[in-house]
Amino acid sequence: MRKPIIVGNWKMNKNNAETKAFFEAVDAVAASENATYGIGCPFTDLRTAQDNAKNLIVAAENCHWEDSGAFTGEVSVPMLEEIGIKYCIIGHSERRQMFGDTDETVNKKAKRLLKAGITPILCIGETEAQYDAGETEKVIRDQLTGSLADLCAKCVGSMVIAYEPIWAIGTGKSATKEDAQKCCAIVRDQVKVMYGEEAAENVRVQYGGSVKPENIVEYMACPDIDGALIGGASLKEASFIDIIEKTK
Ligand SMILES: O=C(CO)COP(=O)(O)O
Repeated sequence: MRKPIIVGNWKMNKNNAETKAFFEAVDAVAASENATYGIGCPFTDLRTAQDNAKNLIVAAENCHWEDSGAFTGEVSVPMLEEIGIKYCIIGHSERRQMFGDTDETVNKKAKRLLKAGITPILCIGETEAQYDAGETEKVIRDQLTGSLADLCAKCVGSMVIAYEPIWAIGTGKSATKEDAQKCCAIVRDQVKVMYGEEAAENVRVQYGGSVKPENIVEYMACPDIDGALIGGASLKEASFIDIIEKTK
């Protein structure tokens, strides 16, 4: 049985004081046997988040694949490990579109995180033009082929994969539950093609893109959707609490 996992992605938002206030308001509500709740936050907030989290899991939003060296502005996996981080978002479409992340570099990040026992939350998803051209399935399979190359089946089974159609991110134009289910099933099938039945059964697949309290329940009812990656609606304490209460 896959345990649902719902994670907020704050992106480049919130300072330390805001992080502390958020965790003080939300952490106790996130206690649940049935689901995992968490927040991905900027590097500068990670320690504050960790210090104030008993129930919420804390995720970094990126990492570098090398352990140290001349990589100005980057943060390594051992640095995340040292402060107890257990999850890390990789390959978010904003990083792919604006900061040059590719399936190849995302794959290197996944390998290094898995070696450290940190769970990658791997993001994939098509652009609006690809959606309109009917290329969604091909894009999903291609991105997974590259991003999940040369891993072990058990490792892949332990991962979280977030299907986030780019046209649904921050637009309020969320995918229909039928489309989201169909694409999350394609994600699971591609894991099966690459790593077999058990990895496909175990991998947790999230939907992301304009998820909010009003639509979370219908996504979570879909058989291949095990959670959500949530941007805007994770920034306000009240809406994230609402999401938690509707899904615990
Ligand atoms: O990018 C996202 C999560 O990673 C989704 O963002 P929104 O929930 O704001 O659409």
